Amino acid sequence: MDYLIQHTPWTQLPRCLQVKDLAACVYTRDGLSLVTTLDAASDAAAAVIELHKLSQQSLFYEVREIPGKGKGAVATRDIPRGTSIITELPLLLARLDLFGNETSPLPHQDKLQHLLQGALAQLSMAEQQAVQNLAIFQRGSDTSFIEDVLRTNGLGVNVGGIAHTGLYPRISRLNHACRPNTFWRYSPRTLAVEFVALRDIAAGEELTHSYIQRDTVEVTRHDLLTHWGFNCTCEVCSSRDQRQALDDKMARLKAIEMSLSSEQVSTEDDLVSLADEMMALVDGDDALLAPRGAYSYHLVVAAQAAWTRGFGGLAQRYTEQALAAAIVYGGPDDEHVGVLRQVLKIM
Ligand SMILES: C[S@@+](CC[C@H](N)C(=O)[O-])C[C@H]1O[C@@H](n2cnc3c(N)ncnc32)[C@H](O)[C@@H]1O
Repeated sequence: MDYLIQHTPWTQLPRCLQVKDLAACVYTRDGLSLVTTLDAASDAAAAVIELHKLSQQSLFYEVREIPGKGKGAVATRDIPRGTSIITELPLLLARLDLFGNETSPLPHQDKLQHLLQGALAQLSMAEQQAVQNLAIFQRGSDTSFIEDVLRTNGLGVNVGGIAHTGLYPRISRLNHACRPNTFWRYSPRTLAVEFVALRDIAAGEELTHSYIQRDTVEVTRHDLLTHWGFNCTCEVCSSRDQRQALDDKMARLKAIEMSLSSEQVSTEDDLVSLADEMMALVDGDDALLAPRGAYSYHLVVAAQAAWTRGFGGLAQRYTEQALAAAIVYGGPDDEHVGVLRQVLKIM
């Protein structure tokens, strides 16, 4: 054990099982358990070695009972737009492709449960208690408590470039809204998730984020019900007019993206006018249209359209704007930030 502590970042012997074609192990150290493969664990190790106490109670909100939603986070003071509300490190990370999908559990479900339960058991009693207290939407008899907790509360993050689900217990208290007032960004370097105010928030308002990445209102409602177990009652889901208006905007956005990648647009003026319309569509407060990252993504779409038509100056301007947006919405460690910096260098 001494050798392990001196020569690896892990304080417990990794315990491994073959799941599908992957050798998946439980790696644990100082308040973090990972269920993953060696490549992702090696990448996380760098972050784990640097683990500093980033996770602290936020001074900006308190957790309260919210009628019809279980617990939720309520602002205790006015929070200006752009304020960093809370930064938290994960307690548990698990590689996503080890999981089955919601309708067809895996044949090796028992192995996954064994690994997840091992990962939980290797945390301290206080940490295990924090996990036990989280909300849980029970799916059925095939999944264990810890898998259901992960599915109800996990955030999608990349470890070593591989998709994982991460459990961040404090942040887990934020409920969903279709027009949320916060967004989150993730650092693959520190594994931390940071929540930021998307607009000015008044004391007493509930803090929310969007659980869904851009999709139609019907798909969103279906996913919220089947994955998180609740009926979406926000104004977009409830009002037929708002639903229709949002779906129309979504359809227009897709049509603009198609036009920008087709031969139809040939002059610089036409391209700028379409790109302006596209950016106005994703600049509203509808999270279904503009989840985090959407601003940067759409500016890249505009930049690519300009570049392929030989409008170099315009392409550079959109790429610079895309980089600025990627830093705001993804954070400085976001993978797209590095890519966009490289693109600008060779432009
Ligand atoms: C990540 S947790 C959010 C915090 C949770 N309310 C709690 O008590 O810890 C997700 C669960 O919260 C509830 N929830 C989240 N957003 C909701 C909403 N807009 N309306 C109703 N319930 C919601 C659902 O039960 C969902 O499965």
